[in-house]
Amino acid sequence: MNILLLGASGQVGYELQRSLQGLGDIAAPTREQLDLTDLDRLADGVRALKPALIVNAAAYTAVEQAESEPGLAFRINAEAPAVLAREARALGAAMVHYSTDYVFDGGKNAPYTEDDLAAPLNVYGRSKLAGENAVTESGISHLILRTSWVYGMRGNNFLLAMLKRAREQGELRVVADQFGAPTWCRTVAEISAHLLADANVAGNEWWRCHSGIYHLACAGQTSWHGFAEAIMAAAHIDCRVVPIATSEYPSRAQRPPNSVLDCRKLANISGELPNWQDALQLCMS
Ligand SMILES: NC(=O)C1=CN([C@@H]2O[C@H](COP(=O)(O)OP(=O)(O)OC[C@H]3O[C@@H](n4cnc5c(N)ncnc54)[C@H](OP(=O)(O)O)[C@@H]3O)[C@@H](O)[C@H]2O)C=CC1
Ligand SMILES: Cc1cn([C@H]2C[C@H](O)[C@@H](COP(=O)(O)OP(=O)(O)O[C@H]3O[C@@H](C)C(=O)[C@@H](O)[C@H]3O)O2)c(=O)[nH]c1=O
Repeated sequence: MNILLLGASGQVGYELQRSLQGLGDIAAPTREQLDLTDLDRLADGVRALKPALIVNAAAYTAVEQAESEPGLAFRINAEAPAVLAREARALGAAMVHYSTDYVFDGGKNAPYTEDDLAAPLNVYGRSKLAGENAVTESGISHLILRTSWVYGMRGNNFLLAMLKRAREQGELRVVADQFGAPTWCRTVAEISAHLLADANVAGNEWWRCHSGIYHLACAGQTSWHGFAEAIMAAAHIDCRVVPIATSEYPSRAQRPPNSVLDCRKLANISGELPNWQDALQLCMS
Protein backbone atom coordinates (compact mmCIF):
# COMPACT_ATOMS: atom_id res chain seq x y z
CA MET A 1 0.00 0.00 0.00
CA ASN A 2 1.27 3.48 -0.90
CA ILE A 3 0.96 5.86 2.04
CA LEU A 4 1.31 9.63 1.71
CA LEU A 5 2.34 11.14 5.04
CA LEU A 6 2.17 14.92 5.35
CA GLY A 7 3.78 16.82 8.22
CA ALA A 8 6.52 14.24 8.88
CA SER A 9 8.77 16.87 10.46
CA GLY A 10 6.16 17.72 13.09
CA GLN A 11 5.68 16.14 16.50
CA VAL A 12 3.04 13.60 15.48
CA GLY A 13 4.31 13.15 11.93
CA TYR A 14 7.82 12.34 13.09
CA GLU A 15 6.51 9.53 15.28
CA LEU A 16 4.16 8.34 12.55
CA GLN A 17 7.09 7.74 10.21
CA ARG A 18 8.24 5.04 12.59
CA SER A 19 4.85 3.72 13.71
CA LEU A 20 3.54 3.30 10.16
CA GLN A 21 6.53 1.24 9.04
CA GLY A 22 5.29 -2.16 8.00
CA LEU A 23 1.92 -0.88 6.82
CA GLY A 24 3.19 0.04 3.38
CA ASP A 25 5.54 2.25 1.40
CA ILE A 26 5.60 5.69 2.97
CA ALA A 27 6.18 8.85 0.95
CA ALA A 28 6.82 11.73 3.33
CA PRO A 29 7.42 14.90 1.30
CA THR A 30 8.83 17.92 3.08
CA ARG A 31 7.15 21.32 3.01
CA GLU A 32 9.62 22.31 0.28
CA GLN A 33 8.52 19.32 -1.83
CA LEU A 34 4.78 19.70 -1.19
CA ASP A 35 3.61 22.96 0.33
CA LEU A 36 0.06 22.88 1.63
CA THR A 37 -0.46 26.53 0.76
CA ASP A 38 -0.08 25.76 -2.96
CA LEU A 39 -3.34 23.92 -3.54
CA ASP A 40 -2.84 23.16 -7.24
CA ARG A 41 0.59 21.65 -6.70
CA LEU A 42 -0.75 19.76 -3.72
CA ALA A 43 -3.42 18.15 -5.88
CA ASP A 44 -0.86 17.35 -8.59
CA GLY A 45 1.45 15.83 -5.97
CA VAL A 46 -1.27 13.52 -4.67
CA ARG A 47 -2.22 12.45 -8.20
CA ALA A 48 1.39 11.65 -8.99
CA LEU A 49 1.91 9.56 -5.86
CA LYS A 50 -1.46 7.71 -6.11
CA PRO A 51 -1.60 6.80 -2.41
CA ALA A 52 -4.12 4.29 -1.08
CA LEU A 53 -3.93 6.14 2.25
CA ILE A 54 -3.28 9.80 3.04
CA VAL A 55 -2.18 10.60 6.60
CA ASN A 56 -2.34 14.33 7.19
CA ALA A 57 -0.34 15.35 10.25
CA ALA A 58 0.56 18.73 8.73
CA ALA A 59 -1.11 21.77 10.18
CA TYR A 60 -0.78 25.41 11.10
CA THR A 61 -0.45 25.03 14.89
CA ALA A 62 0.63 28.49 16.07
CA VAL A 63 -2.46 29.32 18.13
CA GLU A 64 -1.47 32.90 19.02
CA GLN A 65 -0.17 33.79 15.56
CA ALA A 66 -3.27 32.43 13.86
CA GLU A 67 -5.23 35.37 15.25
CA SER A 68 -3.28 37.69 12.94
CA GLU A 69 -2.92 35.20 10.04
CA PRO A 70 -6.41 33.73 9.64
CA GLY A 71 -6.04 33.41 5.87
CA LEU A 72 -2.92 31.27 6.18
CA ALA A 73 -4.36 29.19 9.02
CA PHE A 74 -7.50 28.44 6.98
CA ARG A 75 -5.47 27.69 3.85
CA ILE A 76 -3.37 25.05 5.65
CA ASN A 77 -5.93 23.70 8.12
CA ALA A 78 -9.09 23.81 6.03
CA GLU A 79 -8.50 24.32 2.30
CA ALA A 80 -5.55 21.91 2.02
CA PRO A 81 -7.40 19.08 3.81
CA ALA A 82 -10.35 19.74 1.47
CA VAL A 83 -8.04 19.26 -1.53
CA LEU A 84 -6.54 16.11 0.03
CA ALA A 85 -10.01 14.68 0.64
CA ARG A 86 -11.14 15.55 -2.90
CA GLU A 87 -8.09 13.83 -4.38
CA ALA A 88 -8.51 10.87 -2.04
CA ARG A 89 -12.05 10.51 -3.30
CA ALA A 90 -10.90 10.53 -6.92
CA LEU A 91 -8.31 7.82 -6.14
CA GLY A 92 -10.56 5.75 -3.86
CA ALA A 93 -8.07 6.36 -1.05
CA ALA A 94 -8.73 6.59 2.68
CA MET A 95 -7.55 9.49 4.84
CA VAL A 96 -6.43 9.99 8.42
CA HIS A 97 -6.65 13.59 9.56
CA TYR A 98 -5.75 15.10 12.93
CA SER A 99 -7.76 17.71 14.78
CA THR A 100 -7.90 19.37 18.13
CA ASP A 101 -9.66 19.81 21.47
CA TYR A 102 -9.73 23.54 20.62
CA VAL A 103 -12.80 22.95 18.45
CA PHE A 104 -14.75 23.15 21.73
CA ASP A 105 -15.61 26.31 23.67
CA GLY A 106 -14.88 24.73 27.04
CA GLY A 107 -18.24 25.55 28.63
CA LYS A 108 -19.13 21.91 29.38
CA ASN A 109 -18.56 20.61 32.92
CA ALA A 110 -17.57 17.14 31.76
CA PRO A 111 -15.32 15.60 29.11
CA TYR A 112 -16.41 16.29 25.53
CA THR A 113 -17.74 13.45 23.40
CA GLU A 114 -17.65 13.29 19.61
CA ASP A 115 -21.37 14.19 19.58
CA ASP A 116 -20.93 17.45 21.47
CA LEU A 117 -21.32 20.66 19.55
CA ALA A 118 -18.05 22.15 18.33
CA ALA A 119 -17.91 25.93 18.86
CA PRO A 120 -14.28 27.08 18.66
CA LEU A 121 -13.14 30.23 20.46
CA ASN A 122 -10.13 31.08 18.31
CA VAL A 123 -8.99 31.22 14.67
CA TYR A 124 -6.90 28.05 14.97
CA GLY A 125 -9.90 26.11 16.33
CA ARG A 126 -12.22 27.48 13.65
CA SER A 127 -9.76 26.59 10.89
CA LYS A 128 -9.36 23.05 12.27
CA LEU A 129 -13.14 22.60 12.49
CA ALA A 130 -13.48 23.73 8.86
CA GLY A 131 -10.85 21.10 7.94
CA GLU A 132 -12.78 18.39 9.79
CA ASN A 133 -15.98 19.36 8.00
CA ALA A 134 -14.29 19.22 4.60
CA VAL A 135 -13.03 15.69 5.26
CA THR A 136 -16.37 14.49 6.65
CA GLU A 137 -18.37 16.01 3.79
CA SER A 138 -16.14 14.44 1.12
CA GLY A 139 -17.70 11.07 1.86
CA ILE A 140 -14.35 9.22 1.76
CA SER A 141 -13.24 6.52 4.18
CA HIS A 142 -11.66 8.56 6.93
CA LEU A 143 -10.55 8.87 10.52
CA ILE A 144 -10.56 12.33 12.11
CA LEU A 145 -8.53 11.96 15.28
CA ARG A 146 -8.95 14.86 17.70
CA THR A 147 -6.13 15.04 20.17
CA SER A 148 -5.05 17.56 22.83
CA TRP A 149 -2.07 19.31 24.43
CA VAL A 150 0.47 17.36 22.36
CA TYR A 151 4.06 17.25 23.55
CA GLY A 152 7.28 15.36 22.90
CA MET A 153 11.01 15.84 23.17
CA ARG A 154 11.30 17.71 19.87
CA GLY A 155 9.50 20.54 18.09
CA ASN A 156 7.43 23.33 19.57
CA ASN A 157 5.47 22.32 22.61
CA PHE A 158 4.56 23.31 26.15
CA LEU A 159 6.91 20.77 27.77
CA LEU A 160 10.02 22.10 26.02
CA ALA A 161 8.86 25.69 26.60
CA MET A 162 8.54 25.01 30.34
CA LEU A 163 11.98 23.36 30.58
CA LYS A 164 13.56 26.31 28.75
CA ARG A 165 11.79 28.91 30.88
CA ALA A 166 12.61 27.07 34.12
CA ARG A 167 16.29 27.09 33.24
CA GLU A 168 16.28 30.73 32.13
CA GLN A 169 13.93 32.27 34.67
CA GLY A 170 13.93 29.93 37.66
CA GLU A 171 10.20 30.48 38.25
CA LEU A 172 7.14 29.67 36.14
CA ARG A 173 3.77 31.40 36.15
CA VAL A 174 1.19 29.12 34.58
CA VAL A 175 -2.58 29.23 34.15
CA ALA A 176 -4.41 26.95 36.54
CA ASP A 177 -7.96 27.42 35.24
CA GLN A 178 -7.77 25.67 31.85
CA PHE A 179 -8.18 21.90 31.96
CA GLY A 180 -7.26 19.25 29.43
CA ALA A 181 -5.20 16.13 28.88
CA PRO A 182 -1.51 16.32 27.92
CA THR A 183 -0.89 13.76 25.19
CA TRP A 184 2.47 12.37 24.10
CA CYS A 185 2.92 12.53 20.33
CA ARG A 186 4.12 8.92 20.35
CA THR A 187 0.83 7.81 21.89
CA VAL A 188 -1.05 9.50 19.06
CA ALA A 189 1.15 7.83 16.43
CA GLU A 190 1.05 4.36 17.98
CA ILE A 191 -2.72 4.33 18.34
CA SER A 192 -3.13 5.63 14.80
CA ALA A 193 -0.91 2.82 13.52
CA HIS A 194 -2.83 0.25 15.55
CA LEU A 195 -6.11 1.39 13.99
CA LEU A 196 -4.62 1.37 10.51
CA ALA A 197 -3.21 -2.13 10.99
CA ASP A 198 -6.74 -3.33 11.80
CA ALA A 199 -8.07 -1.46 8.77
CA ASN A 200 -5.42 -3.09 6.61
CA VAL A 201 -6.49 -6.55 7.65
CA ALA A 202 -10.24 -6.02 7.42
CA GLY A 203 -10.26 -3.68 4.38
CA ASN A 204 -13.34 -1.81 3.20
CA GLU A 205 -15.58 -3.43 5.78
CA TRP A 206 -13.46 -1.86 8.57
CA TRP A 207 -13.78 1.58 7.04
CA ARG A 208 -17.53 1.16 6.54
CA CYS A 209 -17.92 0.40 10.25
CA HIS A 210 -15.39 2.83 11.68
CA SER A 211 -15.13 5.94 9.48
CA GLY A 212 -15.70 9.08 11.54
CA ILE A 213 -14.45 11.33 14.31
CA TYR A 214 -12.61 9.93 17.36
CA HIS A 215 -11.16 11.59 20.44
CA LEU A 216 -7.58 10.42 21.05
CA ALA A 217 -5.97 11.83 24.18
CA CYS A 218 -4.18 10.41 27.18
CA ALA A 219 -6.45 9.44 30.08
CA GLY A 220 -7.00 11.72 33.06
CA GLN A 221 -6.90 15.49 33.16
CA THR A 222 -5.01 18.40 34.65
CA SER A 223 -4.50 22.14 34.23
CA TRP A 224 -1.58 23.70 32.38
CA HIS A 225 -0.25 24.50 35.86
CA GLY A 226 -0.57 20.85 36.91
CA PHE A 227 1.15 19.79 33.71
CA ALA A 228 4.01 22.24 34.35
CA GLU A 229 4.46 20.93 37.90
CA ALA A 230 4.55 17.33 36.63
CA ILE A 231 7.15 18.28 34.01
CA MET A 232 9.38 19.88 36.66
CA ALA A 233 9.03 16.83 38.91
CA ALA A 234 9.82 14.40 36.09
CA ALA A 235 12.86 16.47 35.08
CA HIS A 236 13.99 16.78 38.73
CA ILE A 237 14.06 20.57 38.40
CA ASP A 238 13.45 22.47 41.59
CA CYS A 239 11.46 25.38 40.18
CA ARG A 240 8.56 27.28 41.71
CA VAL A 241 5.43 26.95 39.56
CA VAL A 242 3.03 29.76 40.45
CA PRO A 243 -0.64 29.16 39.60
CA ILE A 244 -2.25 32.12 37.83
CA ALA A 245 -5.63 32.91 36.28
CA THR A 246 -6.09 33.03 32.50
CA SER A 247 -6.69 36.78 32.84
CA GLU A 248 -3.15 37.17 34.22
CA TYR A 249 -1.55 35.64 31.12
CA PRO A 250 -1.96 38.06 28.21
CA SER A 251 -3.05 36.21 25.06
CA ARG A 252 -4.54 37.17 21.74
CA ALA A 253 -6.26 33.80 21.35
CA GLN A 254 -9.00 32.74 23.71
CA ARG A 255 -8.66 29.14 24.92
CA PRO A 256 -11.31 26.74 26.27
CA PRO A 257 -11.38 26.47 30.08
CA ASN A 258 -12.23 22.78 29.72
CA SER A 259 -11.14 20.75 26.71
CA VAL A 260 -10.93 17.29 28.25
CA LEU A 261 -11.90 14.72 25.61
CA ASP A 262 -14.00 11.67 26.35
CA CYS A 263 -12.14 8.90 24.50
CA ARG A 264 -14.48 5.98 25.15
CA LYS A 265 -15.51 5.67 21.48
CA LEU A 266 -11.86 5.12 20.54
CA ALA A 267 -11.10 2.90 23.55
CA ASN A 268 -13.90 0.58 22.38
CA ILE A 269 -11.94 -0.25 19.24
CA SER A 270 -8.33 0.31 20.30
CA GLY A 271 -8.24 -0.48 24.02
CA GLU A 272 -7.72 1.87 26.97
CA LEU A 273 -5.48 4.89 26.50
CA PRO A 274 -2.47 5.42 28.76
CA ASN A 275 -2.74 7.77 31.68
CA TRP A 276 -1.15 11.19 30.98
CA GLN A 277 1.25 10.94 33.95
CA ASP A 278 2.53 7.52 32.83
CA ALA A 279 3.02 8.74 29.26
CA LEU A 280 4.91 11.80 30.53
CA GLN A 281 7.23 9.60 32.61
CA LEU A 282 7.93 7.37 29.62
CA CYS A 283 8.55 10.33 27.35
CA MET A 284 10.96 11.97 29.76
CA SER A 285 12.81 8.80 30.60
N1 LIG B 1 0.48 20.50 18.99
C1 LIG B 1 -0.63 20.29 19.72
O1 LIG B 1 -0.67 20.59 20.92
C2 LIG B 1 -1.83 19.68 19.11
C3 LIG B 1 -1.88 19.34 17.77
N2 LIG B 1 -3.06 18.84 17.23
C4 LIG B 1 -3.15 18.50 15.83
O2 LIG B 1 -2.30 17.37 15.61
C5 LIG B 1 -1.71 17.45 14.31
C6 LIG B 1 -0.20 17.34 14.43
O3 LIG B 1 0.26 18.43 15.24
P1 LIG B 1 1.79 18.59 15.62
O4 LIG B 1 2.53 17.35 15.27
O5 LIG B 1 1.85 19.14 16.99
O6 LIG B 1 2.21 19.76 14.60
P2 LIG B 1 3.63 20.47 14.47
O7 LIG B 1 3.38 21.94 14.58
O8 LIG B 1 4.64 19.83 15.33
O9 LIG B 1 4.02 20.12 12.97
C7 LIG B 1 3.29 20.66 11.90
C8 LIG B 1 3.73 19.99 10.64
O10 LIG B 1 3.00 20.60 9.56
C9 LIG B 1 3.94 21.00 8.57
N3 LIG B 1 3.45 22.17 7.84
C10 LIG B 1 3.03 23.34 8.34
N4 LIG B 1 2.72 24.18 7.34
C11 LIG B 1 2.94 23.49 6.18
C12 LIG B 1 2.81 23.80 4.82
N5 LIG B 1 2.41 25.01 4.41
N6 LIG B 1 3.11 22.86 3.91
C13 LIG B 1 3.54 21.64 4.29
N7 LIG B 1 3.69 21.28 5.57
C14 LIG B 1 3.40 22.20 6.51
C15 LIG B 1 5.21 21.34 9.35
O11 LIG B 1 6.30 21.38 8.48
P3 LIG B 1 7.61 22.27 8.81
O12 LIG B 1 8.41 21.45 9.77
O13 LIG B 1 8.23 22.47 7.50
O14 LIG B 1 7.10 23.54 9.44
C16 LIG B 1 5.23 20.18 10.32
O15 LIG B 1 5.74 19.03 9.70
C17 LIG B 1 -2.23 18.76 13.70
O16 LIG B 1 -3.37 18.47 12.93
C18 LIG B 1 -2.62 19.59 14.90
O17 LIG B 1 -3.63 20.53 14.59
C19 LIG B 1 -4.18 18.64 18.00
C20 LIG B 1 -4.16 18.94 19.33
C21 LIG B 1 -2.98 19.44 20.00
C1 LIG C 1 4.34 29.43 27.99
C2 LIG C 1 3.25 29.66 29.01
C3 LIG C 1 1.93 29.43 28.67
N1 LIG C 1 0.95 29.65 29.58
C4 LIG C 1 -0.43 29.37 29.23
C5 LIG C 1 -0.95 30.01 27.94
C6 LIG C 1 -2.05 29.05 27.54
O1 LIG C 1 -3.23 29.39 28.23
C7 LIG C 1 -1.54 27.70 28.03
C8 LIG C 1 -0.91 26.84 26.94
O2 LIG C 1 0.02 27.61 26.27
P1 LIG C 1 0.67 27.25 24.88
O3 LIG C 1 0.70 28.49 24.09
O4 LIG C 1 1.93 26.55 25.12
O5 LIG C 1 -0.29 26.20 24.28
P2 LIG C 1 -1.33 26.30 23.07
O6 LIG C 1 -0.65 26.78 21.86
O7 LIG C 1 -2.58 26.96 23.48
O8 LIG C 1 -1.56 24.74 22.93
C9 LIG C 1 -2.50 24.25 22.04
O9 LIG C 1 -1.86 24.00 20.81
C10 LIG C 1 -2.76 23.63 19.80
C11 LIG C 1 -1.94 23.34 18.54
C12 LIG C 1 -3.72 22.59 20.19
O10 LIG C 1 -4.31 21.94 19.34
C13 LIG C 1 -4.13 22.48 21.62
O11 LIG C 1 -4.52 21.16 21.99
C14 LIG C 1 -3.08 22.96 22.59
O12 LIG C 1 -2.04 22.03 22.77
O13 LIG C 1 -0.57 27.98 29.04
C15 LIG C 1 1.25 30.08 30.88
O14 LIG C 1 0.34 30.27 31.71
N2 LIG C 1 2.55 30.32 31.22
C16 LIG C 1 3.57 30.12 30.33
O15 LIG C 1 4.75 30.37 30.69
